[in-house]
Amino acid sequence: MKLTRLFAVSIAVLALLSSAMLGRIVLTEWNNYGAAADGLRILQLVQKSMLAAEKLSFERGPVNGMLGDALPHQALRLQRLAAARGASDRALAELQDAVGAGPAPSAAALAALQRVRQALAAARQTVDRLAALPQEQRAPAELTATVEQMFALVPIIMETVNEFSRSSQQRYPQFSVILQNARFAVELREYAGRLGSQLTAALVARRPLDEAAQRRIQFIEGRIEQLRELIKLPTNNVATDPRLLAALRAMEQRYFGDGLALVAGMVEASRAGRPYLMDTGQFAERYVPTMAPILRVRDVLLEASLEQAQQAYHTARRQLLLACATGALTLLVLAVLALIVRRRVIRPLLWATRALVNLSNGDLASEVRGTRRRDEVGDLLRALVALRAGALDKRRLEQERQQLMEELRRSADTDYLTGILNRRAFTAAGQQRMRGAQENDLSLAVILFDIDHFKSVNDCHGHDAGDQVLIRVAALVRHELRDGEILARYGGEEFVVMPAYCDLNAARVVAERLRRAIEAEPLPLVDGHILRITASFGVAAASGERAALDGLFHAADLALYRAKHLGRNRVEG
Ligand SMILES: Nc1nc2c(ncn2[C@@H]2O[C@H](COP(=O)(O)OP(=O)(O)OP(=O)(O)O)[C@@H](O)[C@H]2O)c(=O)[nH]1
Repeated sequence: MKLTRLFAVSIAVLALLSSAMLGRIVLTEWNNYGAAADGLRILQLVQKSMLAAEKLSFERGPVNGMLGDALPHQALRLQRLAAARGASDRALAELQDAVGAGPAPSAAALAALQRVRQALAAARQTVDRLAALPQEQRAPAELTATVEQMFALVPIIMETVNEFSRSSQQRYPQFSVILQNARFAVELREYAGRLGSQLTAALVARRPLDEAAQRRIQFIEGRIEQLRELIKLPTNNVATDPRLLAALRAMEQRYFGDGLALVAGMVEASRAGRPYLMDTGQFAERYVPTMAPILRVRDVLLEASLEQAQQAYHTARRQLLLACATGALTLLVLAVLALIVRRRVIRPLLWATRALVNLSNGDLASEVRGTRRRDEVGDLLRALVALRAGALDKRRLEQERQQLMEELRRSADTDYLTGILNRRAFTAAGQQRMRGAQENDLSLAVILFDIDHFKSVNDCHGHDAGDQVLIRVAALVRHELRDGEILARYGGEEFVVMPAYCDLNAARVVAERLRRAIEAEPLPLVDGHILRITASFGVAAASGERAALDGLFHAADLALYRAKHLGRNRVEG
């Protein structure tokens, strides 16, 4: 697998694993956050349910007042009743809204609310009907039934309290004791209210308590004592909360001290047959305030659990934000690291690889990139630059050597003055041709020619002028020759031509052509003189296996000698 692909796959796998892990963490935190938010909301529902239960209990007070006593205070009592009913309705409406606002309203709680509203409406109708009657027409049995109707409301609303407490305890098991104690406080307040209500009928009738009422009072007092003991049990970390300790002390003092003492005094008066010395309203005015610390205990317990739930909610929210931020940061760091590694390692390595491959292929044209880096990869790239420079130097030196050798070879084969082949090169070429002629049974000819009276050129015009003449004659003859005809300087003012494979006659024709060309060419000298020169030609040809170059030269030389002897400027052979 290629490095870039391996890197991309590794990064993708790493990103996938990290995302999965982070996603799981975020999901867990999200669930914790959801549970904490739900738990808090349910705890608020518990609180609202308990408040509704309290308001329904409170409503019994003005009802007792309305139904119990003489008319002079009627207007005030109507006012109190209306206020109590308003408070109950508001508490129930708030509870209903809160239950309905949640994501999944509890069907049981909604049903209980519905029933409590119906029962409340029915109870209020009865109360209103009885209140409209003159006091003497209010049958005691009906009064008791009405009070019972009012009592029956609280157990129904307590169903919602229990329902929400259960849900809350599922989410926050640590609150179960606190919520239980809060419920005990609500129950205690309810029984305390009932205890007061048990005296209402006797107070209205200004009669001693009947036996049934006394039994009920005893039963309720027993239940109240039980609840008192239950509430005192340790309530986890709120047990040391100074607010709770103060509320418990106030409850002990006010209700279990003053409140129960007032009831005991009434019961005692009833037993002794003494007058009660107060009507229901006066009794309520003294008794009801003693129950307030019970609700304070409930409120402190609820406050403590709400505080803890809020703390748990804030912690869960913080953890969720932290998990999200950490997740995002981790992915960001991963992406940045991947970019850095790609930029600083993978890409330069690819450059280095490409540069190495180019070097090994002899391609030195491409520059090596990224050499300004100050790290190990930079060292590697710089080393490659040095390698490339070395290779370039080597290549340049090799080229120079080749050029030099070429020049040497050329100069070894070339006559320094005329630029045509020298005798050595001509001999080599001639031998090669001779082999060709022998192998193919062809005829090979040699033309030797020598400038006539050349000495006098030197003598009359100087050696340099002689050189010029040699150069011009060589150029002229080269110009006259055709493909395959070789020209060389044989020595001094003597030249040799080897035509392509041909016999003696054809060679003589070539020689004649050259002789005429030389004869016809005026040669202007530097000093302004124009020379006319001629040359003598000796031609020889040979063929067959036994032909030899030396012999051919020798024969041509003899023919040249003859041409000189016979008067120059002629072709012999
Ligand atoms: N300028 C110049 N002269 C050369 C060179 N090589 C040989 N010579 C001269 O060529 C002349 C040859 O003279 P000779 O051999 O007497 O022949 P010639 O004067 O040409 O007379 P013939 O060949 O008999 O017609 C000599 O004076 C050499 O010094 C050269 O490279 N440059």
